[in-house]
Amino acid sequence: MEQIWQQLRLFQPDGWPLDIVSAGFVQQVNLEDGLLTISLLWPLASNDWQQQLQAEIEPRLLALPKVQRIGWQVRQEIAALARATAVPGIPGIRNVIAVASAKGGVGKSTVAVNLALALSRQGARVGLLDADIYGPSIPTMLGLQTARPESPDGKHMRPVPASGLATLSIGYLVPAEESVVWRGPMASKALGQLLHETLWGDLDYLIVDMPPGTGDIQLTMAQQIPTTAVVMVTTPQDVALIDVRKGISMLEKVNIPVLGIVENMSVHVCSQCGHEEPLFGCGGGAALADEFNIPLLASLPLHINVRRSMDEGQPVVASAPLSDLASGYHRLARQVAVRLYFSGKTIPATIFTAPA
Ligand SMILES: Nc1ncnc2c1ncn2[C@@H]1O[C@H](COP(=O)(O)OP(=O)(O)OP(=O)(O)O)[C@@H](O)[C@H]1O
Repeated sequence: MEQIWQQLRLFQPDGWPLDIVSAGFVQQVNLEDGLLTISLLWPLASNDWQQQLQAEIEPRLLALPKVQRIGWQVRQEIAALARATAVPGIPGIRNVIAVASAKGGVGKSTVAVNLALALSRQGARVGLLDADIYGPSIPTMLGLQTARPESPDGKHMRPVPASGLATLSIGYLVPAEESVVWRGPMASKALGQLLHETLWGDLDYLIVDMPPGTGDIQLTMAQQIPTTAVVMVTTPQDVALIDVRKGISMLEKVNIPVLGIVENMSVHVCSQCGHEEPLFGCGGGAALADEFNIPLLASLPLHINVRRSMDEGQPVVASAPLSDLASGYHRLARQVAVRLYFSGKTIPATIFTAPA
């Protein structure tokens, strides 16, 4: 038996602080008549790792004496993690990940949409809330410009389904010209309604696309959301990084933890020849991550197909899930899932019950 545990302990993918046994994911191991049964409980979005584990470890286990066959018993039950702030949680929602940026136009919504889709492909139940009240772009990015959420009781909204996600955006409810002139209290009220008057159901992760910037409105809104952690998106330019520093300090002051940084548009990849050029400079995200001791979760390239796919309402993770461009978002989703799980304390999950 010890040899079996030894082999399992070798599994510690990139970004994991512990191996799979020390992390407590292996619940039971049993060897009987040549059949080795391994029971696993995954508390984080893990489809890729399940495959990787089997591909890497199975041949080694089969090489051990007396092991003839392997039976995997796998359960994925994503843990709810403690929130850093005292804002009460939303029934049924286990983890809220806010995607923020200190500046507009750095690709925050693009990252939010593709991150949500990538987490869903890892087997998680995922929602996407467009809280970018002043520039809701998620309906366009999902090809849902004419969608309207239904209301079963005249009080609550049902999220609009899109490629397996439960989505909601102010853009489904009011024309863009209207919300863009809202003052802070209006924007906060609208966010409160989107969060609390929606029948989200049971979700493992709710991704919230925040309005860009580090002003009072953004801060009030960030404090209003029962955030588990924030993912900060930036481009590698110095001017963008100066603002990100402000954003991180602002969130730290109100005790909202920054899970990591995503450097978007890090290199330009030519769609004709594949040549790579760092249009906005390079290494900025990594330097910032070092400075604040926060992980750099991903560096995503600037590529015309990302822009095109978003304009067409066909995000790459949904329309070309096996492409190189999508693989960057899959890597990001794995890093978000693992760092979130290992950075927090597990709390009991609440179950969603529909209002009477
Ligand atoms: N990696 C990328 N490669 C190419 N184009 C990109 C990339 N990321 C984002 N874009 C494009 O850049 C534009 C801005 O992106 P997006 O709307 O996601 O940014 P944002 O930070 O959410 O903006 P806002 O401040 O308006 O909310 C969009 O046209 C989008 O398609």
